[in-house]
Amino acid sequence: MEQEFFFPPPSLPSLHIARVLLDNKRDFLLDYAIPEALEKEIVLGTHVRVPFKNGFGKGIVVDILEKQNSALKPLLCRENKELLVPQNILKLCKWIADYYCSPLISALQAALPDSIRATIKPKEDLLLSLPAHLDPLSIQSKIKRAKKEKEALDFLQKWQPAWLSELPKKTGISRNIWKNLLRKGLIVGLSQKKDGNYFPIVPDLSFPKCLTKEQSHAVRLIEEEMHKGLPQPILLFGVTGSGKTEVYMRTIEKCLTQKKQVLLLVPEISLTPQLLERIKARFTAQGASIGCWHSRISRSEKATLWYDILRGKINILVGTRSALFAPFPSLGLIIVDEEHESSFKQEESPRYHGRDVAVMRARLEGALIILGSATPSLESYYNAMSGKYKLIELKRRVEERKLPSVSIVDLRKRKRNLSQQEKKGTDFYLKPEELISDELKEAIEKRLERKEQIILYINHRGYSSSLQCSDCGYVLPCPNCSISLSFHKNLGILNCHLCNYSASVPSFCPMCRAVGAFKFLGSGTEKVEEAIQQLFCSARVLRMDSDTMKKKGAVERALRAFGERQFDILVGTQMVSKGLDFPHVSLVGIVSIDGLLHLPDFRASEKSFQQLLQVSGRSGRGSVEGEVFVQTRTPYHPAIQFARHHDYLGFVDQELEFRKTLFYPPFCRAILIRFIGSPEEKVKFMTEAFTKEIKEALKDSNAIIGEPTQAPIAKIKGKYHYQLFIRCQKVMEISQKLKKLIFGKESEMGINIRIDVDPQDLLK
Ligand SMILES: Nc1ncnc2c1ncn2[C@@H]1O[C@H](COP(=O)(O)OP(=O)(O)OP(=O)(O)O)[C@@H](O)[C@H]1O
Ligand SMILES: [Zn+2]
Repeated sequence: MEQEFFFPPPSLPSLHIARVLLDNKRDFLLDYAIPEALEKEIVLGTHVRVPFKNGFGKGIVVDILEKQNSALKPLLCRENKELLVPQNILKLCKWIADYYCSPLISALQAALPDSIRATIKPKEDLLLSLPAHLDPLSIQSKIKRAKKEKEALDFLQKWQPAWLSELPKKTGISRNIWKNLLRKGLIVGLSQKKDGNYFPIVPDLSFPKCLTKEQSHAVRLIEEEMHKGLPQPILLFGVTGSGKTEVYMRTIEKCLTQKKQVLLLVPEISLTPQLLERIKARFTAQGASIGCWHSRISRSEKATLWYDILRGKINILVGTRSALFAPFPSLGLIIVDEEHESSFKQEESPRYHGRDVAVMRARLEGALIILGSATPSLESYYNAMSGKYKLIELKRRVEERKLPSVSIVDLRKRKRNLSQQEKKGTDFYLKPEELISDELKEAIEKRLERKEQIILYINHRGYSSSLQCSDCGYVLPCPNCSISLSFHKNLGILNCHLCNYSASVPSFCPMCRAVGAFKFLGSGTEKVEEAIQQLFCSARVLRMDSDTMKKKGAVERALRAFGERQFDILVGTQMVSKGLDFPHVSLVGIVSIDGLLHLPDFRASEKSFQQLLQVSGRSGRGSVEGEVFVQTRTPYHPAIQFARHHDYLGFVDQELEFRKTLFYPPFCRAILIRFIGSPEEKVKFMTEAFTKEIKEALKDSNAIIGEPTQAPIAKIKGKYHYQLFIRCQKVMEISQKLKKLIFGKESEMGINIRIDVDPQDLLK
């Protein structure tokens, strides 16, 4: 990069201060005076050279303030002509720091990958494929009997193109063999930067050529909004299978023709391979370049991608929430798919909500933003009702397909004629009928006979959610957290889903010493898988949860295999509900949702309802009509009853009424303050003392401050949690006051204080 040095005479006075984030020191910001001669050149985002220790350092100007302190050293010069970070991103960081009550440095750390300032050489890799012109005979003559080489060519024929760096691990064929084939001209290698492709791109020519009436109408309305100077955010509320993706695609096309860039945010990249593949297939065929951004791409890949985006080389970026900060030169459109997903919320500082920050980014850029969902969050729906967002609806599925019929199975009515022996005993060893009701069993049988596919959902992984002594009732707890240990039968261990503590199953009850008396309470994916295999021995069952999907690319492989009908039944946690589009799935069984329904969280009902509708929505997306069975012990719960009739509006009406009466979001903003530490008495004492200070500091605001309480899960990872719940109308005002109050207090008090604005998870 071109360098430009200009050292001003040191005597000139200065008016402003530049706050600088050093390239190699990421945990603090330093202030420097801006020499008058440089006043015009130094703006937000400029890369500068500054005096540091006995020499100098380089860094980015992240804030410019009025000068107050005259003792500051002046910065030396400007480093590069190019801005490394667009100003809007720095403004966004400042907004995040203010709104989410976090230090500016944390917001910057979240936004700017540390690699963008160090000069890392982009990692090049070879993309291997078979040459189009070679005939099989000449291949034979060149490899003769080399078995490995033949194997390699066979693999490539099936999976080309593929990255050289990934092939040895994927195939067990060494790098040398691949290199040999390259030398012999039997394969070709294109030198390219990696963008996270794991599968070959097949140009998608099968996309719907005609839009439905509703889709065309939606695209037209969106286009109108796009042409406005300051477009209004759009909430695209379309039932499952209504073809929202196609609406996104057409809108993306429009945006690309205006030579602007597109950002598509998804809750989790690895869970949305279908969407990603569709985008890649559709738009690479049209000559667009597509980037993929998520937390697992390497430092050097991030650096490469950052500069490519900055220079306008990437047309479409698909990514998770941290892609929000990508440095587009001319961003025209942001799409937040599955906007209701709480995984858009970051669970460490800065605790920002990706969806809401995306709305802010769009406003700063003058870009259009579309929030899409079949089950919009109450916050977004409320914003649409109050006119803040524009509501566009897709009320019907494509091609007149019906929404699936939903039957409720009341588990309370089932006869409990288990013998004493079965209730007790270490037989893990449930009877499958305990888990799969007759109704669901029959439905599965019928669908298997017809060679249709089935998805079974349960909201817990592992075999059972706790282990209880049937003699004394003792439940084995995690030693670090106040929750029970889950049993994972495949691994033969007990595991805590909060802190990951693991232990083997004790041979006797630690409380009453009874031997062989453990009962396996609560069910998880492993138990469902086992039950299904006992009931339908010939069915091909695929289990999908974070235990089975640990390896890179595992979700892609699993979904591909299920899509190719190598399996009949897919058993999984919420992983199986995210935007999957399999036309042969005609039955969805919700084995249990009760655990989710009764969590001590004001959003429990909303989250369960969304989950029910989303999982149900995977059924009947092809030509066969779909069906859903929900097993529950609380059949009259509103979330279940409204989901049964696919009645989003009915649910929202009554839920909003409840939130309004109790003054909960979206009628207010919530702030959850957590006090974390040990021993418990100290945390409790500090919480109470600090609450008094907060009440005093906020007494002139109209915030409603609750009483300090123990958190719903009192102990997590060995630390005690207490909390204070605040509700207010104007977050900024409260945030500023809290920030002032809390700054520096933590070390004084010896505990951690965590502020969560607009909290999504009240339990952890
Ligand atoms: N106009 C159309 N004509 C025919 N098929 C269409 C049309 N639009 C979309 N489809 C098909 O309908 C299916 C469902 O579309 P899509 O996955 O976009 O639904 P969705 O609204 O995103 O659903 P969900 O919220 O459940 O993820 C896809 O297989 C898609 O190819
Ligand atoms: Zn634990």
